Amino acid sequence: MDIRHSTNPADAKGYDTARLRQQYLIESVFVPGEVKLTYSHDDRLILGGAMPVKEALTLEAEDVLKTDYFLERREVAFMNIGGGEAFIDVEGERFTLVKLDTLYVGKGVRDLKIASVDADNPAKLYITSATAHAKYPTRKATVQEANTLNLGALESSNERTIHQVIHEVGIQSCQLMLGVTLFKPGSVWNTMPAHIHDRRMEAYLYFDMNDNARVFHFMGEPSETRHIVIANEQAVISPAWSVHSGAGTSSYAFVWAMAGENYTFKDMDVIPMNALK
Ligand SMILES: O=C(O)C(=O)C[C@H](O)C(=O)CO
Ligand SMILES: [Zn+2]
Repeated sequence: MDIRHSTNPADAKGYDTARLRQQYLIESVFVPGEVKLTYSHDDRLILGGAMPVKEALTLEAEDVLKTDYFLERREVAFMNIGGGEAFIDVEGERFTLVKLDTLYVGKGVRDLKIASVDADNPAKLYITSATAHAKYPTRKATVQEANTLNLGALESSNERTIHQVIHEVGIQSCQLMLGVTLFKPGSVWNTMPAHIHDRRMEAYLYFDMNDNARVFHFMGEPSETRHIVIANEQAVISPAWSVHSGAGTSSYAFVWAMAGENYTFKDMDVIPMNALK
Protein backbone atom coordinates (compact mmCIF):
# COMPACT_ATOMS: atom_id res chain seq x y z
CA MET A 1 0.00 0.00 0.00
CA ASP A 2 1.24 3.45 -0.88
CA ILE A 3 1.68 5.46 2.35
CA ARG A 4 1.13 9.22 2.46
CA HIS A 5 2.18 10.88 5.70
CA SER A 6 0.43 14.00 6.88
CA THR A 7 1.72 17.45 6.13
CA ASN A 8 1.46 20.75 7.91
CA PRO A 9 0.62 23.98 6.15
CA ALA A 10 3.83 25.76 7.20
CA ASP A 11 5.84 23.14 5.26
CA ALA A 12 3.40 22.68 2.40
CA LYS A 13 3.59 26.29 1.32
CA GLY A 14 7.23 25.67 0.33
CA TYR A 15 6.45 22.65 -1.88
CA ASP A 16 7.17 22.84 -5.60
CA THR A 17 4.92 21.20 -8.20
CA ALA A 18 6.60 17.79 -8.04
CA ARG A 19 6.44 17.69 -4.24
CA LEU A 20 2.79 18.76 -4.18
CA ARG A 21 1.94 15.98 -6.63
CA GLN A 22 4.00 13.39 -4.74
CA GLN A 23 2.28 14.29 -1.49
CA TYR A 24 -1.35 14.72 -2.49
CA LEU A 25 -2.04 13.28 -5.97
CA ILE A 26 -2.83 9.62 -6.62
CA GLU A 27 -2.08 9.22 -10.30
CA SER A 28 -3.06 5.60 -10.79
CA VAL A 29 -6.30 4.50 -9.14
CA PHE A 30 -7.68 1.81 -11.48
CA VAL A 31 -5.39 -0.98 -12.66
CA PRO A 32 -7.02 -3.89 -14.54
CA GLY A 33 -7.16 -7.01 -12.37
CA GLU A 34 -5.97 -5.25 -9.20
CA VAL A 35 -6.98 -3.54 -5.99
CA LYS A 36 -4.72 -0.51 -5.59
CA LEU A 37 -4.84 1.41 -2.31
CA THR A 38 -3.21 4.43 -0.71
CA TYR A 39 -3.05 4.86 3.07
CA SER A 40 -3.31 8.52 4.02
CA HIS A 41 -2.29 9.47 7.55
CA ASP A 42 -4.83 12.30 7.25
CA ASP A 43 -7.62 10.82 9.40
CA ARG A 44 -6.26 7.39 8.29
CA LEU A 45 -8.42 7.34 5.19
CA ILE A 46 -7.55 4.55 2.77
CA LEU A 47 -8.53 5.32 -0.81
CA GLY A 48 -8.06 3.65 -4.14
CA GLY A 49 -9.66 1.47 -6.75
CA ALA A 50 -10.62 -2.08 -7.60
CA MET A 51 -10.93 -3.03 -11.26
CA PRO A 52 -11.79 -6.72 -11.40
CA VAL A 53 -11.54 -8.28 -14.84
CA LYS A 54 -11.69 -12.10 -15.04
CA GLU A 55 -10.98 -12.99 -11.41
CA ALA A 56 -12.82 -11.77 -8.33
CA LEU A 57 -10.80 -9.49 -6.03
CA THR A 58 -10.82 -8.95 -2.30
CA LEU A 59 -9.47 -6.44 0.24
CA GLU A 60 -6.32 -7.74 1.90
CA ALA A 61 -5.19 -6.66 5.37
CA GLU A 62 -1.80 -5.47 4.27
CA ASP A 63 1.03 -5.26 6.77
CA VAL A 64 0.45 -1.59 7.54
CA LEU A 65 -2.88 -2.48 9.24
CA LYS A 66 -1.50 -5.28 11.45
CA THR A 67 -4.99 -6.80 11.69
CA ASP A 68 -6.23 -10.24 10.67
CA TYR A 69 -8.54 -8.87 7.99
CA PHE A 70 -9.18 -5.54 6.30
CA LEU A 71 -12.46 -4.67 8.00
CA GLU A 72 -11.46 -5.78 11.50
CA ARG A 73 -11.32 -2.14 12.65
CA ARG A 74 -12.52 -0.30 9.53
CA GLU A 75 -15.54 0.48 7.39
CA VAL A 76 -15.48 0.79 3.60
CA ALA A 77 -17.47 2.24 0.71
CA PHE A 78 -17.40 1.24 -2.95
CA MET A 79 -18.76 3.53 -5.64
CA ASN A 80 -18.84 2.18 -9.19
CA ILE A 81 -17.68 4.95 -11.51
CA GLY A 82 -17.16 2.69 -14.54
CA GLY A 83 -19.59 1.73 -17.29
CA GLY A 84 -19.49 -1.99 -16.46
CA GLU A 85 -21.55 -3.52 -13.67
CA ALA A 86 -20.01 -5.00 -10.53
CA PHE A 87 -21.01 -7.83 -8.22
CA ILE A 88 -19.96 -7.42 -4.61
CA ASP A 89 -20.54 -10.46 -2.41
CA VAL A 90 -20.69 -9.68 1.30
CA GLU A 91 -20.89 -12.73 3.58
CA GLY A 92 -22.83 -14.61 0.90
CA GLU A 93 -25.20 -11.79 -0.08
CA ARG A 94 -24.78 -10.45 -3.62
CA PHE A 95 -25.09 -6.73 -4.47
CA THR A 96 -25.07 -5.52 -8.09
CA LEU A 97 -23.66 -2.04 -8.65
CA VAL A 98 -24.29 -0.08 -11.84
CA LYS A 99 -22.58 3.24 -12.49
CA LEU A 100 -22.80 5.61 -9.49
CA ASP A 101 -24.24 2.96 -7.15
CA THR A 102 -22.56 2.84 -3.72
CA LEU A 103 -22.18 -0.05 -1.31
CA TYR A 104 -21.24 0.59 2.32
CA VAL A 105 -19.81 -2.35 4.30
CA GLY A 106 -19.29 -2.02 8.04
CA LYS A 107 -16.68 -3.16 10.52
CA GLY A 108 -16.29 -6.87 11.15
CA VAL A 109 -17.02 -8.27 7.70
CA ARG A 110 -14.43 -10.89 6.69
CA ASP A 111 -15.91 -12.37 3.58
CA LEU A 112 -16.04 -9.88 0.72
CA LYS A 113 -15.51 -10.44 -3.02
CA ILE A 114 -15.55 -7.91 -5.82
CA ALA A 115 -16.14 -8.98 -9.45
CA SER A 116 -17.06 -7.49 -12.80
CA VAL A 117 -20.22 -8.83 -14.41
CA ASP A 118 -18.56 -8.65 -17.86
CA ALA A 119 -14.77 -8.99 -18.15
CA ASP A 120 -14.92 -7.14 -21.50
CA ASN A 121 -16.52 -4.14 -19.78
CA PRO A 122 -15.01 -4.11 -16.28
CA ALA A 123 -16.43 -2.20 -13.36
CA LYS A 124 -14.31 0.49 -11.66
CA LEU A 125 -14.96 0.58 -7.92
CA TYR A 126 -13.66 3.63 -6.13
CA ILE A 127 -12.81 2.61 -2.56
CA THR A 128 -12.72 4.75 0.57
CA SER A 129 -12.23 3.32 4.05
CA ALA A 130 -12.04 4.94 7.49
CA THR A 131 -11.33 3.52 10.92
CA ALA A 132 -14.48 2.33 12.72
CA HIS A 133 -15.41 1.69 16.34
CA ALA A 134 -18.83 0.11 15.74
CA LYS A 135 -20.58 -2.01 13.16
CA TYR A 136 -23.12 -0.39 10.87
CA PRO A 137 -25.19 -2.54 8.49
CA THR A 138 -24.16 -3.16 4.90
CA ARG A 139 -26.29 -0.96 2.65
CA LYS A 140 -26.47 -0.14 -1.02
CA ALA A 141 -27.79 3.13 -2.46
CA THR A 142 -28.29 4.43 -5.96
CA VAL A 143 -27.43 8.02 -6.75
CA GLN A 144 -31.17 8.73 -7.08
CA GLU A 145 -31.72 7.60 -3.48
CA ALA A 146 -29.12 10.01 -2.10
CA ASN A 147 -29.97 13.27 -0.39
CA THR A 148 -29.50 16.03 -2.96
CA LEU A 149 -28.38 19.64 -2.67
CA ASN A 150 -28.85 21.80 -5.76
CA LEU A 151 -26.30 24.59 -5.53
CA GLY A 152 -24.90 27.45 -7.61
CA ALA A 153 -26.11 28.99 -10.85
CA LEU A 154 -24.99 29.03 -14.47
CA GLU A 155 -24.35 32.80 -14.20
CA SER A 156 -21.68 32.09 -11.58
CA SER A 157 -20.40 28.97 -13.47
CA ASN A 158 -21.17 26.61 -10.59
CA GLU A 159 -24.60 25.02 -11.09
CA ARG A 160 -24.34 21.53 -9.66
CA THR A 161 -26.02 18.83 -7.61
CA ILE A 162 -24.35 17.30 -4.59
CA HIS A 163 -25.59 13.74 -4.00
CA GLN A 164 -24.92 12.85 -0.35
CA VAL A 165 -24.89 9.04 -0.17
CA ILE A 166 -23.16 8.17 3.12
CA HIS A 167 -24.16 11.05 5.29
CA GLU A 168 -26.22 12.17 8.28
CA VAL A 169 -29.47 11.69 6.32
CA GLY A 170 -28.26 8.78 4.17
CA ILE A 171 -26.41 5.53 4.76
CA GLN A 172 -25.06 5.58 8.31
CA SER A 173 -21.40 4.97 9.15
CA CYS A 174 -18.94 5.66 11.96
CA GLN A 175 -17.13 8.56 10.34
CA LEU A 176 -16.97 8.04 6.57
CA MET A 177 -19.07 10.45 4.50
CA LEU A 178 -19.27 10.06 0.73
CA GLY A 179 -21.11 11.38 -2.28
CA VAL A 180 -20.79 12.58 -5.82
CA THR A 181 -21.10 16.05 -7.33
CA LEU A 182 -22.52 16.29 -10.87
CA PHE A 183 -22.43 19.55 -12.85
CA LYS A 184 -24.80 21.23 -15.23
CA PRO A 185 -23.10 21.74 -18.65
CA GLY A 186 -20.69 24.67 -18.52
CA SER A 187 -20.31 24.73 -14.74
CA VAL A 188 -17.26 23.87 -12.63
CA TRP A 189 -16.59 23.26 -8.94
CA ASN A 190 -16.41 26.94 -8.18
CA THR A 191 -17.64 26.50 -4.63
CA MET A 192 -17.23 30.09 -3.59
CA PRO A 193 -16.85 31.34 -0.97
CA ALA A 194 -14.27 28.63 -0.28
CA HIS A 195 -14.28 26.72 2.99
CA ILE A 196 -12.19 24.50 5.21
CA HIS A 197 -13.17 22.08 8.00
CA ASP A 198 -10.26 21.61 10.34
CA ARG A 199 -12.11 18.67 11.92
CA ARG A 200 -12.07 16.52 8.77
CA MET A 201 -9.91 15.79 5.81
CA GLU A 202 -11.45 15.24 2.41
CA ALA A 203 -10.41 13.35 -0.73
CA TYR A 204 -11.67 13.49 -4.30
CA LEU A 205 -11.73 11.29 -7.36
CA TYR A 206 -12.23 13.21 -10.60
CA PHE A 207 -13.83 11.18 -13.40
CA ASP A 208 -15.92 11.20 -16.59
CA MET A 209 -13.29 13.37 -18.32
CA ASN A 210 -11.94 12.89 -21.82
CA ASP A 211 -8.26 11.98 -22.19
CA ASN A 212 -7.05 15.50 -22.91
CA ALA A 213 -9.15 17.23 -20.29
CA ARG A 214 -7.60 18.36 -17.02
CA VAL A 215 -8.96 19.67 -13.75
CA PHE A 216 -7.01 22.39 -11.96
CA HIS A 217 -7.62 21.32 -8.37
CA PHE A 218 -7.13 24.18 -5.91
CA MET A 219 -5.70 23.52 -2.48
CA GLY A 220 -3.61 25.13 0.25
CA GLU A 221 -4.28 27.47 3.10
CA PRO A 222 -6.64 30.28 2.09
CA SER A 223 -3.78 32.78 2.08
CA GLU A 224 -1.40 30.39 0.22
CA THR A 225 -3.40 28.67 -2.52
CA ARG A 226 -1.75 26.18 -4.88
CA HIS A 227 -3.06 24.00 -7.67
CA ILE A 228 -2.54 20.44 -8.88
CA VAL A 229 -3.32 19.51 -12.49
CA ILE A 230 -5.35 16.31 -12.50
CA ALA A 231 -6.29 13.91 -15.32
CA ASN A 232 -9.25 11.54 -15.59
CA GLU A 233 -9.70 8.98 -12.78
CA GLN A 234 -7.01 10.44 -10.58
CA ALA A 235 -7.56 11.14 -6.88
CA VAL A 236 -6.30 13.86 -4.57
CA ILE A 237 -5.95 14.13 -0.79
CA SER A 238 -7.11 17.39 0.78
CA PRO A 239 -5.77 18.00 4.31
CA ALA A 240 -8.14 19.47 6.88
CA TRP A 241 -6.41 22.87 6.66
CA SER A 242 -6.77 23.13 2.88
CA VAL A 243 -9.37 24.82 0.71
CA HIS A 244 -10.77 22.62 -2.04
CA SER A 245 -12.34 23.34 -5.41
CA GLY A 246 -11.55 22.65 -9.05
CA ALA A 247 -11.97 24.08 -12.53
CA GLY A 248 -11.99 21.76 -15.53
CA THR A 249 -10.92 22.40 -19.11
CA SER A 250 -13.92 20.24 -20.08
CA SER A 251 -16.78 18.49 -18.31
CA TYR A 252 -16.10 16.26 -15.30
CA ALA A 253 -17.65 14.86 -12.14
CA PHE A 254 -16.11 14.06 -8.77
CA VAL A 255 -16.60 11.73 -5.83
CA TRP A 256 -15.89 13.33 -2.45
CA ALA A 257 -15.22 11.47 0.77
CA MET A 258 -14.56 12.82 4.24
CA ALA A 259 -13.25 11.31 7.48
CA GLY A 260 -12.57 12.85 10.87
CA GLU A 261 -14.94 14.25 13.43
CA ASN A 262 -18.41 15.72 13.17
CA TYR A 263 -20.83 14.03 10.80
CA THR A 264 -22.28 16.92 8.86
CA PHE A 265 -21.84 19.25 5.91
CA LYS A 266 -23.02 22.22 7.94
CA ASP A 267 -19.94 23.05 10.00
CA MET A 268 -17.80 24.56 7.24
CA ASP A 269 -15.57 27.49 8.12
CA VAL A 270 -16.30 29.88 5.28
CA ILE A 271 -13.39 31.93 3.94
CA PRO A 272 -14.20 35.53 2.97
CA MET A 273 -13.26 36.21 -0.66
CA ASN A 274 -10.80 38.92 0.36
CA ALA A 275 -8.85 36.37 2.47
CA LEU A 276 -8.06 34.16 -0.58
CA LYS A 277 -4.61 34.74 -1.94
O1 LIG B 1 -19.42 22.00 -3.32
C1 LIG B 1 -19.53 20.82 -3.75
O2 LIG B 1 -20.03 20.55 -4.85
C2 LIG B 1 -19.08 19.73 -2.91
O3 LIG B 1 -19.14 18.58 -3.31
C3 LIG B 1 -18.59 20.08 -1.58
C4 LIG B 1 -17.63 19.07 -1.01
O4 LIG B 1 -18.15 17.83 -0.88
C5 LIG B 1 -17.14 19.59 0.29
O5 LIG B 1 -16.21 20.30 0.30
C6 LIG B 1 -17.82 19.18 1.55
O6 LIG B 1 -17.19 19.74 2.65
ZN1 LIG C 1 -15.28 20.57 2.16
